[in-house]
Amino acid sequence: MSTCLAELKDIGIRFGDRQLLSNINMPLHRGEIVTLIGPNGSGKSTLIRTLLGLQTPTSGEVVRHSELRIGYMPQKLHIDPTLPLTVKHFLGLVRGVDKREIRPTLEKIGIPHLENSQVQVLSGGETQRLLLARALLNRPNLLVLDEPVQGVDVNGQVELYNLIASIRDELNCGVLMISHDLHLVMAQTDTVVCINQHVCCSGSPQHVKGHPAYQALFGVPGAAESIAIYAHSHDHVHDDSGEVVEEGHVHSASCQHHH
Ligand SMILES: Nc1ncnc2c1ncn2[C@@H]1O[C@H](COP(=O)(O)OP(=O)(O)OP(=O)(O)O)[C@@H](O)[C@H]1O
Repeated sequence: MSTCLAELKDIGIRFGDRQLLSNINMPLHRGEIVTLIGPNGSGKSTLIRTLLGLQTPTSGEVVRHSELRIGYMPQKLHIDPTLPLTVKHFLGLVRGVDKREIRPTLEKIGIPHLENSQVQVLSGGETQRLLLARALLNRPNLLVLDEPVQGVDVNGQVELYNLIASIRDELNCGVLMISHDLHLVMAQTDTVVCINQHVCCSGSPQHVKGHPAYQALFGVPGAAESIAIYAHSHDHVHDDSGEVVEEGHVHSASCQHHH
């Protein structure tokens, strides 16, 4: 069994009268990519903040391995747009950073040519790579990524997920990330944890995709395609089973009569 880097144990979080999260159990291992999925406002970021020690849980505890080193990638980069700041200087601001690591890290992330660019002019995808580079600078063994593909187009999202998986392979680090699209991230995820107040279901992406609790929250896979069939311009109609029949000959499944 690979090293357990950190574990959320029976975490509960209450804000005033509102119980946001209950009984969350989540171990994070070296070499494993865990994707957290859940509706808006379900507490994904709050759970990540709890792991980082920025949010105190109302109940339960976070157990951390003595050698745990977290590299954190926040949802967004907040920088004063009037402040001149190059990529190199931005990364140099990381506390305790060895500046010789900056260039190789940019190379690993695929943006060495942006070293002297202003951070404010970077595209969505470049900004996400910069944040990923920053998370990697202190040689983490656990990467925590809050919506790493935000603001990136679909092809760019696939590339970023592939990059995250190759970083995991190279460093054998653990990865915890939030995603809004299980299908895009499926190939690169070992374990999915679906939360909505509590852990609704968890396991392999295939298992979670087929789980009724996941489907109740995110819809049944393929439903969108079947809606598309009914949205096209009709010169025919469908019976209850979806078969095409001539117009005027539609009967419900319970219809008993014959022609
Ligand atoms: N310190 C706080 N005090 C009160 N309520 C809070 C606090 N922090 C978060 N919340 C509330 O908890 C809920 C969960 O927020 P959180 O950002 O964790 O959700 P999320 O699952 O990450 O959402 P999204 O998918 O929209 O990013 C929100 O309704 C938020 O307003």
